[in-house]
This record gives sequence, C-alpha cells and structure tokens, in this order.
Amino acid sequence: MAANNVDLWYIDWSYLLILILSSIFVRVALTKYGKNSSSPSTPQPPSPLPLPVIGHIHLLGSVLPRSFQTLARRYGPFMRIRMGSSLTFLVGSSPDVARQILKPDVNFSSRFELGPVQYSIYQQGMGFITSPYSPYYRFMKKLCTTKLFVGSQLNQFRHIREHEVRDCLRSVSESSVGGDACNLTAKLTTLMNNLIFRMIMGRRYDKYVDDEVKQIKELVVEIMELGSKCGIYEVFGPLKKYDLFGHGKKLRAAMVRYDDVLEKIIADYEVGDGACRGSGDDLMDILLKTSRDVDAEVKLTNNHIKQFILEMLIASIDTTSAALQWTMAELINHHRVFMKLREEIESTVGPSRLMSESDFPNLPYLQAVVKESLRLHTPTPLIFRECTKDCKINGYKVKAGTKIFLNTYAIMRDPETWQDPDEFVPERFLVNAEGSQLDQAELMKGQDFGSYLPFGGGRRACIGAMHASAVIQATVGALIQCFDWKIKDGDKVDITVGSGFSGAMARPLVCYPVVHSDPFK
Ligand code: HEM
Repeated sequence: MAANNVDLWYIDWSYLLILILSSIFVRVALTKYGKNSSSPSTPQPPSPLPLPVIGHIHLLGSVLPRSFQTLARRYGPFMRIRMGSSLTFLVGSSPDVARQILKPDVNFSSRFELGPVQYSIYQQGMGFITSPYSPYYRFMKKLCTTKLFVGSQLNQFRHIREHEVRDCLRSVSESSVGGDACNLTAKLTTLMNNLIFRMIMGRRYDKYVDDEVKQIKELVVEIMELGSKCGIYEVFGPLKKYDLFGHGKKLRAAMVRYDDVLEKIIADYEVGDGACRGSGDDLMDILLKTSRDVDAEVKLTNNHIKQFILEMLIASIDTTSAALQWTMAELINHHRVFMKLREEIESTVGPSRLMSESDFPNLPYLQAVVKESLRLHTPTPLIFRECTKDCKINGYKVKAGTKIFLNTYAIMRDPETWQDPDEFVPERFLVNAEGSQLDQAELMKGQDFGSYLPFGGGRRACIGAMHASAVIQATVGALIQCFDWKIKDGDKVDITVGSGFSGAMARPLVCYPVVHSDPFK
C-alpha cells in the first residue's frame, strides 16, 4: 500500500513536470513563431527584450516621457512596453503615429484609468476625463462645449482672471520691496487655485478666508498622491486588487472626506447661499441647473457633479501653474526673448496702464512665447487613450482594448519636424515654412494634430485650452511688463523636469523681482 502510494506520487510529479515543461515550450514557441512574432501577416510593434516578472521597468528612468523618447530612438516611433507582469501598452512617439491615433474617429476616443478603480467611491463610468467614449461622456462633452467652457462663459470669467492676476502682481510687488526672495511657484499656484475655485464655486482659495476650499484643495492633493501610488499596483498583475500597501484604503477615506465637504457646498447652493459672488453663474450653478432639468438626456446626480469637479480641479490647476512657471523660467533664462517681449508689450500698451486681455490680438510675440513654452515643456507629456476596435497603426496590428500612450514630449521635440527642437525659440511660431503668418487660433485648438499637441487633439482634446492660454498670456505678460527678474548669484533658473508622468519643474522657481513699471501707481 505504502509502495503503491510512493509510485503514485512519483507518477503525479513527473506528469506535472512534463505538463509544466510542455507549457513553457508552447509559450516560447508561441512567442517566437506565433502571434507575438513579427510575421508579415500579423506583425506586432517592436519591443525591447523584457525581463521576467518586471518586464521593461529596468529600462525606465524617473522621467517617463524621456525614457520612452530614448527607447523610441532605438525601437521606433511605435513600440510595445510591459511594466511588471501584466501591464502592457503601446507608446507612440512621432507626429505620424499621433495623426493616426488622434484623427476624428471614435476608435481611440476612450481613455483608460491607471490604477485599480475599485478604490474610488464613485461608480465606475461616472468620470468624465477618465470615461470611455460613452453616452455619459458625450452628454458631458456637449455641456462643456455649449455651456461650461464656451466663449461667452469664459468671457464672464474675465473679471475673475483680471482680478486674480492683479492680486498676484500685488503679492510679487510686496516681495520686491524688501528685496526678499520670491517663491514664484507658490504665488502662481495660489493664483491658479483662486481662479479655478472662483470659476467652479465662486469661492477663493485664500486659506485665511475659506476653510472649506482649503480642505478641498488639501484633499485633492492627497487623492492625487494616493491615486498615483495605487497606479503602481498595476505592475503587480493579478495581485493589484489586494491593496498591498494600504494606499487604496487611504484613498477611499480621502474621497469620503472630499465627498462630505462637497455635499455641504452643494447644500449651500440649494438654499441659495452658494451662488457666485460676481455676476453670472459659476460652473456649480450650471451643473446643478442641469441636474434639475427633467428633459436632459442624462440624469446628472450629485455624485456625477462631485466626480466632475474633482477631475476639473486635478486637470486645471497644476497643469496651468506648471505652464506659467516654465514660461517664466525660460524668459528669465533668455534675456533676448525677455526684452523683445517687453518691447512688444510697451509699444502696444503704452506706459500708463496694465496690459489686458483685449491687447492679446496685438501681442503676437507674447502668444508665440506661450506656445513655445508649451511645446518645450508640456505639463501633460503623455496622453492616454484606449483602442475600442481592432485596427492597424504604422502597419502593426492593434487589438481592441489596447492601452496607448502618446508621448507628446517626444513628438513636440521631434527633430524631423522642429528645427533645433530642444531650443527655446518663440519666433518659430510667428511664421510658417512658406514665411506667412501662422493661424494662431487653429494651432492652439490642436488642429495640427500631428506635431503640436500641448492640449492633445481629436475628440478628447483639452476643453480648458482657451481658458489656460488666456490665463498664461495675461499673467506672463503682466509679470514681464511690471518686473525685472533676478536669480541668486546671477545663476540661470534650474530647468530640471520633475519625475513621473507630470511635466512639472523639479524644484520651485525662486527669484528676485525688481519693479520696472509699478502697476499700482
Ligand atoms: C496649460 C494647461 C493645460 C494643459 C497643458 C492641458 C493639457 C491637456 C491634455 C494633453 C489633455 C488630454 C487631451 C487628449 O487626450 O488628447 C487634456 C484633457 C483635458 N483637460 Fe486640459 N490642460 C490644461 C488646462 C486645463 C484646464 C484649465 C482645464 C479646465 C478648466 C482642463 C480640462 C481638461 C479636461 C476636462 C480634459 C479631458 C477632455 C476629454 O476627455 O474630453 N485642462 N488637457
């Protein structure tokens, strides 16, 4: 009996061993000659040699868009990358690939979420930015383009922009009096917080005035940090759902607190206390009106509104603040450009008043400076898309459900398209190759899908582009009109890029403003 048992064990183990070996053999054969091969009928995009378990993680540095750019030089503009055991995506790094993906087609008009969505307290599909190309997305997009971010609504916010820019100038002016160092990063971030919170819910961020807004801001920062930590779970494959480091639990808790504060604010609006302090509606007013509209194609709930506002706060504040910082950093580092811009503003606006948004059409060099800064230092260097049906890109087969990153950092520094791509040369945006004036408005809308993509392109292009451009031009123009800027010991501003997915500066922009033309005289 005992001997028989030993024999049985022996047979089971050897059988198992054969099974394992044969499955490895089949897998290797499949990888080499089968569907993963580069046979002419079903070629797959090229890929560096992955390591077991970690895939290509060892090839990626702390600044992801740069790592992808380096890999693309070797493996081509459309390559396959695997992070960890199961997260595989394709990375597009050339204008040509961008054109194929961003063409106005429903395929690739969906996004994917990085990080397990189970930790969100809002139901899946309630997001707007993170949404697939669903009926809910289309409903919200229509609301954005007809009511929330339409030109007339943005014009209504003009007084808010002008007020907040003046407030920022006042604060910079105070730093200049004592000759103290001015943390321009902090000032520009406060400007953006005030601006966006006023647009959305009629309240300023100023921490001494509005405690609820301060709480929301802190929670949004916490949610973003925890969200990106949960994103790292993706590399653990099937283990990602186990919340190995407890970040998911903390994320849920932060979202519950965010939800509570937003519910209070919505309740204020319902009793008529929350209306915008200025004239006209703020975004919350419009969203709540839409939620009460019985004829609306989609019933907008409070949860939709809270999720939408969370996404707006994430999409708008840090991106625009980063763009402002980069533009100022490049202007401080490039004296010739700085002086040329100052001359343009002074000759257009005159010596006695502060420039305003109505001056924009007469300030082409200011527009070019902002465009060049967004090209060189895009705050969102990777665009996320998902393919919804099988197709071919660059001759390679792409299956439905494939995750795609467009590396706009690399695309906007593509040497085939841009002369001296790593140099800050605003003049390139004044004329086109034939020497005639470029259509600035079209360029900003992302119509030149292929090569200029700071706001993405196609159906999912940024809806805040017009607003962001107005804020950057107004703020940068005023800061150059009113102040000279010095750096400690005559150094240049350090323009190192921060780590990860974002295109923010690695270090705060600290400098010394000296009044050139006092805006408050
Ligand atoms: C300099 C500032 C900004 C930059 C560089 C920027 C960039 C981008 C990019 C690259 C995308 C993805 C586009 C794509 O997939 O093709 C995007 C999407 C989006 N952005 Fe912005 N953005 C900025 C400011 C803003 C502001 C101020 C708002 C709102 C007030 C905003 C709201 C959005 C929204 C809602 C989406 C998602 C659009 C959709 O899925 O249909 N962004 N942005």
